[in-house]
Amino acid sequence: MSEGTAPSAGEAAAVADEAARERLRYLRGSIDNLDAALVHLLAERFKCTQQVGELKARHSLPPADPAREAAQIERLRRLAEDARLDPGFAEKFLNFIIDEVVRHHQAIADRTLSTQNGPADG
Ligand SMILES: C=C(O[C@@H]1C=C(C(=O)O)C=C[C@H]1O)C(=O)O
Repeated sequence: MSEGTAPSAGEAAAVADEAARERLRYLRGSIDNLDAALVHLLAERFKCTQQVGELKARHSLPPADPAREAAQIERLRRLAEDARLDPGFAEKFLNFIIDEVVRHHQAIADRTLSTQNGPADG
């Protein structure tokens, strides 16, 4: 941009483009931080559910607890509404995670049973 003269349309557009690129970089930095936090939160959640799965297997409790799941979904939908997040999305997200947890619990129960019963013959 030359000194003392108004910026040309091209120069103004280039400045606006650079500002937009800087804003995009900034927002993506926050998205990356939030994605990292989500991964860490999920890892901690799975550490807890792993222990729940082992406890259930030791005490012959069923891998899934539909009443508990229904209460969690109800609660999460309310929290989502308060946070202006789509409650349908919150429900789908929680169901996705719970399905994976129940699969793990089933696998732990199967492993525990086969250990208690010893290796199958043949
Ligand atoms: C973790 C549990 O096991 C299952 C998984 C759940 C979850 O991921 O929140 C909830 C209920 C159960 O179906 C539990 O019973 O608390």
